[in-house]
Amino acid sequence: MKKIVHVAAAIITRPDGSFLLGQRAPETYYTGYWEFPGGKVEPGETPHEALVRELQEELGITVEAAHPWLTREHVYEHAHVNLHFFEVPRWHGELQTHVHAALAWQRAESLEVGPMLPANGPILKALRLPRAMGVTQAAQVGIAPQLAALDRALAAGLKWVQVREPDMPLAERTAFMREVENRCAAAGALCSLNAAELPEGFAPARGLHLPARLLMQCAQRPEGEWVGASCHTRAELEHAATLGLDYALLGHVLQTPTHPGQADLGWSRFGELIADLPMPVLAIGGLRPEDMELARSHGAHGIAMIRGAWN
Ligand SMILES: Nc1nc2c([nH]c(=O)n2[C@@H]2O[C@H](COP(=O)(O)OP(=O)(O)OP(=O)(O)O)[C@@H](O)[C@H]2O)c(=O)[nH]1
Repeated sequence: MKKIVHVAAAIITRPDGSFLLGQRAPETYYTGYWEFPGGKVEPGETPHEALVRELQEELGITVEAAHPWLTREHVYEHAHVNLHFFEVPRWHGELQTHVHAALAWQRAESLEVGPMLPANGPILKALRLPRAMGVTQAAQVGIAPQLAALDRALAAGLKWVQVREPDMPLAERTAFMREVENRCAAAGALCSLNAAELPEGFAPARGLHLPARLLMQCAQRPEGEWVGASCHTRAELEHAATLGLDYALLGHVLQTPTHPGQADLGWSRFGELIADLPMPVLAIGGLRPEDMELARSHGAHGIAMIRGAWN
């Protein structure tokens, strides 16, 4: 078996959502392929330290903030790599091309350069996943007020909705799910339907969301463009990773009236539980839009909100 080589790689982002890619120079493996800037972790370094050093060496920039995001393994013919991806939202300095043949700012949904290094396909898919999920609560607030709140949130830019309505009667649920799917599609937003609540024969258009109980019963990834799961423990997160799911939700991070009596994880435990997973994890539980940055600084891809999404 090949020795595992640890690599730190950076998703250097701009406020408009684009990120930086570099084209590999001649006389390296995979010449001409595109990658996220970064490189090998040297003995005695943490991946974070390696990232800061590599970005200074390769691009001449100084990192101001780097948050752990995903860790993925890939076996190449030349190496078995363990890639530690960080998000770098803040840095300063003039970008220079010290090792790459070219640099390009790109967007995951409309990549203009290629080919990417083979290990990076799932990374590009993960970068297409929106950062904020709104979870419906129509059984509590009423169907019409929920749909009105959905329209307002979609108009304000929400790009991901989970229909979660365990208390809604089946007869109303089918029509409600279709309605939310249609409104999301019209707004270019992803709609995920909760797998425990699907009426007989109802197939989600794009997104399927597994509650933890169903996740643990799955031996393979259910079909669907976007499949994710709710998790509360490391074992559940690892099972979601083994199935190759696209994302997980982990909570409850803060106290929330929707799940009274359950202990909250807090941010530092949240960060420990999601360390080194290969898929994005969103924080859930008592969160509001203003918690986004704090969540991401603890390694979250983003946040899922029930009440917080609709006000
Ligand atoms: N920097 C970076 N490396 C990546 C990415 N994806 C990916 O599979 N890798 C792999 O991780 C390793 C990065 O190591 P590196 O950049 O320090 O080394 P290298 O292969 O250029 O050559 P070297 O041995 O001369 O340093 C390579 O095997 C590369 O193929 C990525 O997005 N960014």
